[in-house]
This record gives sequence, C-alpha cells and structure tokens, in this order.
Amino acid sequence: MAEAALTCEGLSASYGQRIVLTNVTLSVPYGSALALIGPNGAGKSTLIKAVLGLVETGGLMRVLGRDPARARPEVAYVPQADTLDAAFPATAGEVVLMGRYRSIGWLRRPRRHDREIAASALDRVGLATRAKDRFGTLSMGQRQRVLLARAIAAEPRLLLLDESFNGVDSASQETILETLAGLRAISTTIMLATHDLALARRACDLVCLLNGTVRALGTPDQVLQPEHFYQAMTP
Ligand SMILES: Nc1ncnc2c1ncn2[C@@H]1O[C@H](COP(=O)(O)OP(=O)(O)OP(=O)(O)O)[C@@H](O)[C@H]1O
Repeated sequence: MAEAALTCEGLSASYGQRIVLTNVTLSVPYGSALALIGPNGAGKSTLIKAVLGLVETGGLMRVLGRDPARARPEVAYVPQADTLDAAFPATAGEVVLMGRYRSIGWLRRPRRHDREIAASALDRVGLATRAKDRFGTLSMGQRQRVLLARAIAAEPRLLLLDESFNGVDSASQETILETLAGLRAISTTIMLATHDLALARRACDLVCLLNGTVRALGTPDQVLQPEHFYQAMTP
C-alpha cells in the first residue's frame, strides 16, 4: 500500500519545556481532506506547525513520504487573514505571486509562466479583477481568498489551512469550499484546523478530534457524534 500523505506515530510537540501534543498517531491518505477540531489550545495550530517543521517534535512524522523539512517545497500553508497586517504594501496579485517564490528563488525575477500560474490561482478564487487592488483594501473574506490563491500558486501536494473560515462572509466561504473541492479533485491532500463543524463536514472526508492528543479519528459521521465530541472537549 502506498504511504499516506501525512503519517504521525507517537508524535509529540513542544515549545521549550511546554509539551503541547503527546502520542499523536494519525494517517491522512493522499487526496483526503482532514479537519482538525478541538477546543482553544488543543494543539491544532501546533500540529500544523509540526508538519511545516516549525516546532520541536518527538516520535515519527512523515510528510509526503519524507521528513517534514524535505517535504516543505511541496507543502503550502494558508494563515488566518486577520493575523496579517492590513497595511501590508502589496497588491492582491503581488501577494499571490509570492506563492511562486519557492520555485523561482527569492533573488530571481518571476517569469511569464509564474505570472500566468499566479493569475490563474487568483481567478480560481474569483478575484481575477482585483489583482491590482491593495491587499489591505479587500474585505476579510477576499483577503482569505487571496491567501488561498497564494498557496495554490505554489502548486502544493499538501495544503494546510489554519482557521481559514474565521470572519469570512458566506460568499467567500462558498468560494473557499469550492476551491478546496477542486484541489481534492486533482489529488491535493488537505489538512485544516477549524471550529466550524458544518464546514468540516462539507470540506473534509476525515475528522480528527484533538485535545493534546488524538481523541477520535474517522469520517465526519463517525467522529462528529456527541459522545466523542464531549469527551474531546473535556481535559
Ligand atoms: N510559541 C509558543 N510558545 C509557547 N506556547 C505556545 C506557543 N504557541 C502556542 N502555545 C501554546 O500551545 C498550546 C496549543 O496552542 P495551539 O495554538 O496549537 O492551539 P489551537 O488548538 O490551535 O488553539 P486555537 O483554537 O485557540 O487556535 C496553547 O496552550 C498555547 O498557549
């Protein structure tokens, strides 16, 4: 059987002395979408950071069949739009083009091919006409779509999203959901952290209830049951 896109076995993650995740064991098959659900402080963002190689970890983690650091060029991350400075001096098109820098190299100029990929990514999130608008002048939902387009422009095999539906209007939410479905159709694997159970159900075929460790893992129908849910929410 082919190795999964993401495998954790007995994974722990910590910030210095502070251990946040222990004994996390899970597997996300290629082309699946996994929702990470759990209370505030459960370690959802930390697990995402672990996949990006940004926190200290113990145990085993394989990303796209490799160590997280070696898989990094094929992993893209969508941050929460409201954590970014709205005064960021770049247009929507320029932000999306940043998604190409890993393949362009920071010191080289983007080629026509890169500009075409960036333009197509912006089009996929329904913002082709807003390429020249300053990022900070867009609505929160539009900014979130631009950040998703930036990640798509990197042509990732694994896409990570941290609370990308927060503060997002319903039209943008629909666009994000449709874009994620389109990415899955081309076998992109997705892992997203969310507090929104209905969106998790729509966007994902797997759900992980996380609270310091994995409390439940399975399909949305299996996991989003009151008994699992209350158990996961209590310390
Ligand atoms: N840089 C850091 N240094 C020390 N502790 C941290 C750091 N980042 C997060 N933590 C702690 O790790 C724990 C898990 O945080 P994390 O952000 O992963 O949770 P989360 O499930 O994403 O929460 P939320 O839903 O509130 O975003 C929290 O107790 C948090 O205070």
